[in-house]
Amino acid sequence: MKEKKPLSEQEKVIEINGLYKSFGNYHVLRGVDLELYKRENLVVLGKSGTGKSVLIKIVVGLLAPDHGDVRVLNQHVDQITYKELLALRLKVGFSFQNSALYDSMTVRENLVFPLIRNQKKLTKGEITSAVEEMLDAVGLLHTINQMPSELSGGQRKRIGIARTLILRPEIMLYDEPTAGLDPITCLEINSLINEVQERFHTSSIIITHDLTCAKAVGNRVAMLLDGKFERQGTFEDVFNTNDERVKPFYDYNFIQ
Ligand SMILES: Nc1ncnc2c1ncn2[C@@H]1O[C@H](COP(=O)(O)OP(=O)(O)OP(=O)(O)O)[C@@H](O)[C@H]1O
Repeated sequence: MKEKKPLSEQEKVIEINGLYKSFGNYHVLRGVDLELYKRENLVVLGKSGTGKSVLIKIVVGLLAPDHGDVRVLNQHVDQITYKELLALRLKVGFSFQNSALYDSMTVRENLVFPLIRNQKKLTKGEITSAVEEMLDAVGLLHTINQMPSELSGGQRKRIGIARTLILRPEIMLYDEPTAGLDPITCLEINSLINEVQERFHTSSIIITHDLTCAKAVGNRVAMLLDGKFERQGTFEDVFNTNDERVKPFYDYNFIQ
């Protein structure tokens, strides 16, 4: 599989400098510096419990940093008003690991719900075309009247992505998008993440333990080690090392 290359785009949509976060005596983030450039896919890797979710929660203002500067779309997330934070969150789509669909609603209703909650001025016709366009984009228009329980795990992931995308976020955050899926479906989700980048011009952070996914979707890769991103760059840059904290990731994913 061909590795993606970094983009030449230099406009930053997320900029994190010197970020620290502790819970009691447990120092999770210890000097995180990270940038997400416009239209790039950045893969974030790291062992379980290293603080990837904590980092994402700080980015969307669900947790406050202890120290450091966190700018998202040129706004300091810990210095803006709650109203500004809510407006900012609409520009940052979060695709949950478990897809987080409403089981009692059809696929159509799952997509209509965020639209009417957040964009109250749309007409019925506009809502219908937005829902159909987004389902078509993820290749699942034919499931529009089905219930989530009637869909496969891969289809639920796609609907979850469509539901996040329907608000047209500038930034997408994918939390372990291929977790629990078979290899073929993983490849389909990887393609979808790349299609979303191309078609909707999103900038994305993809948290994953799946290095095939990392290689397929990431323009850059950043590995969280001991509370900071010590290794960042292309897939090759990050894994071309004998660092014993890094090698097992590679060896486990690509049996040598
Ligand atoms: N609100 C909180 N209060 C106390 N400790 C917390 C809180 N949130 C996270 N932690 C701790 O911070 C550490 C990092 O958690 P986090 O969920 O960010 O890990 P992760 O890298 O996302 O792991 P995984 O890959 O398993 O999802 C964990 O030890 C967790 O217990």
